[in-house]
Amino acid sequence: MEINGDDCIIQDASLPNATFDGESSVLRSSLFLDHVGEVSMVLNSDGLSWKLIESSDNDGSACLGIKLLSKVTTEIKFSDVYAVELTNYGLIHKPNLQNAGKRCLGLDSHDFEMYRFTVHGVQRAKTQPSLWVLAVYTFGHKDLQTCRIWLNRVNASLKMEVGRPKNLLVLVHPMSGKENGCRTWETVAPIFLRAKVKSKVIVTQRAGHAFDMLKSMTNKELNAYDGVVAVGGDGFFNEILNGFLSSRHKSPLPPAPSDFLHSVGNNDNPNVTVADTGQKENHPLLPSPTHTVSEFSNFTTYRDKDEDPDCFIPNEEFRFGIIPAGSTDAIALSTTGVRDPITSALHIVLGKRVCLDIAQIVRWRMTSTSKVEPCVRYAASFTGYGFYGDVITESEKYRWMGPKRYDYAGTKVFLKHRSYEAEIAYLEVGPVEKNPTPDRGRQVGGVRALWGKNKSERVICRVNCNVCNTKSVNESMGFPRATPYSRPKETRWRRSRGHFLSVGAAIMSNRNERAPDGLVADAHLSDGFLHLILIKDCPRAMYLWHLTQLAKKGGNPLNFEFVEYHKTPAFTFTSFGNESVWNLDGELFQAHQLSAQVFRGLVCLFASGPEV
Ligand SMILES: Nc1ncnc2c1ncn2[C@@H]1O[C@H](COP(=O)(O)OP(=O)(O)OP(=O)(O)O)[C@@H](O)[C@H]1O
Repeated sequence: MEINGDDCIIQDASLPNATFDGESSVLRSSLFLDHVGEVSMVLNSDGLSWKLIESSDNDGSACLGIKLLSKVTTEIKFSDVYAVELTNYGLIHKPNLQNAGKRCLGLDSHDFEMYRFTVHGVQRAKTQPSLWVLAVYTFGHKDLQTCRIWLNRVNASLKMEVGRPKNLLVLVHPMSGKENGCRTWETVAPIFLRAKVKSKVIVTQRAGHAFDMLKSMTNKELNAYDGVVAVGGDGFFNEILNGFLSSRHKSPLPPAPSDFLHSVGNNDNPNVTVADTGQKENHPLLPSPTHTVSEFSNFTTYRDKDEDPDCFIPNEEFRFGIIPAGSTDAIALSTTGVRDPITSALHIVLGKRVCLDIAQIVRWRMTSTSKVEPCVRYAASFTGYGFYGDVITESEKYRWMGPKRYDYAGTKVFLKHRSYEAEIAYLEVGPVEKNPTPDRGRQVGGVRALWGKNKSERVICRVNCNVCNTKSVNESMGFPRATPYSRPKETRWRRSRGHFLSVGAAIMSNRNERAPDGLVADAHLSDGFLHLILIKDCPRAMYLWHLTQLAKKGGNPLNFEFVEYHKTPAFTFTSFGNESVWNLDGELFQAHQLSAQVFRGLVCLFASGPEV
């Protein structure tokens, strides 16, 4: 037997059951598959497949004249395999159905002892394709060398799978959700071990620990990892995201609400179009001299903190991961389709990749020297004011209740039925194209304008999403993907002033257990839009109706007179009178004047989108 380098196996005449065809790289053997029987196994370029070898021994699956049919898997693709390992010499069990048959006849089964190797992979649950379950196939052979050949060949094929992480920084929030962050990590850690992914695990000691760590790490230190994994909820991921971006993301800020109001003046009708921003010279939103911002149509890059022009963060492979352990886990649900730590761990070790839009939220405050000072935050899933902020504020008082605190706080806030006076200005992209097919959508504001208040108009984000994969205007011009919106001629600002129960901007669908389709069912992970939802003051019964539509699968929560829905790349907000607070991915943020803009696909996640 000869092993060429690491992996290449040359056929050995002493191994009659392992044949290797050098040209087509096909390896064939007779092996015993645990609980199935003797199989003829083939390794080819994209995976393993096996066929049960018909023999009198393998055909014993009948009981009292009733044929017991076995419906077993007969193949697995390498893209679904995350590990292979030699298992100790031990038992290979006879087929389950055969055993059942023999038990049925009062006979004992006869299992064999032999050398074994185990292939670890992924299977989609039959009832819910987004739910990934562990698939384990143990093969046996009387000869150890045959098992080694298979092991090496499968390993060699796995090495060719691109984008799989080798080294991760794992941050665990021990108090997340029902205080089970550590237990959640212990559940999934064996998957990382088997996949030979090195994980440096840090359990956070306090709120802000992960933020400080990410912020203070140099790019060199970060580049040692293929990504950072958060074991926790949306708030914890938000902390990590902000720690990462706060010192690295260099970008012109969006316009402040005061810039906007000053330049367009007061308009009698609050809902009218107020300005056309097509021409740079006449740009009414150019920041005032008090802002330390540059022209906001510039493109953005990740620049090394130490300003090394050759070192950009993230590197091509750098991604974030989330293992859900929180109270809501909307980001995990919206990016994998389920709220399941095993599924998320498998997305990570298999090196899945999806880009996420990130909202840059800026609070503007007047300093004692009458300068307007910006305070920048980032959000990945949602930002909301009014009802959404009040629920988070109220729920913080009842943390001891665990995830149930949101229902309790939500009911209390609903009964108070408070509305807030505010003015929102949003950048309109248009003209709106109704019911477009994904391939024919217009490029507007960097992305196509696809949206619908009604179910029939929705284009849902899923694996290999057409909307998310469309190139933006910026990308077609050769700029990086993570750029702020471009300003095609058709864009203009509109505004809405009044009393609002809530002002919300969804960055992704935000599926969660209370809103199965999400807050905005057809928001996409990477469409370059903020989905702005303004809920104007209305009778409590009507608001309840809206909320019940949100809570219903297939509901129509946006189709109400008092609901305004705008897809926009940027908006500004000013409150008057009584103030609420903003909710940023579940974290509190106090702001009376605020601006937001979206960066399309700014960060990448180890996920592939929901298989819905
Ligand atoms: N060790 C720690 N002790 C206390 N708080 C922490 C710790 N580590 C992180 N935090 C903070 O706890 C807050 C909530 O975390 P997380 O989002 O994981 O839980 P959650 O609120 O239960 O879940 P969700 O956001 O999904 O509703 C975050 O702001 C996070 O920064």
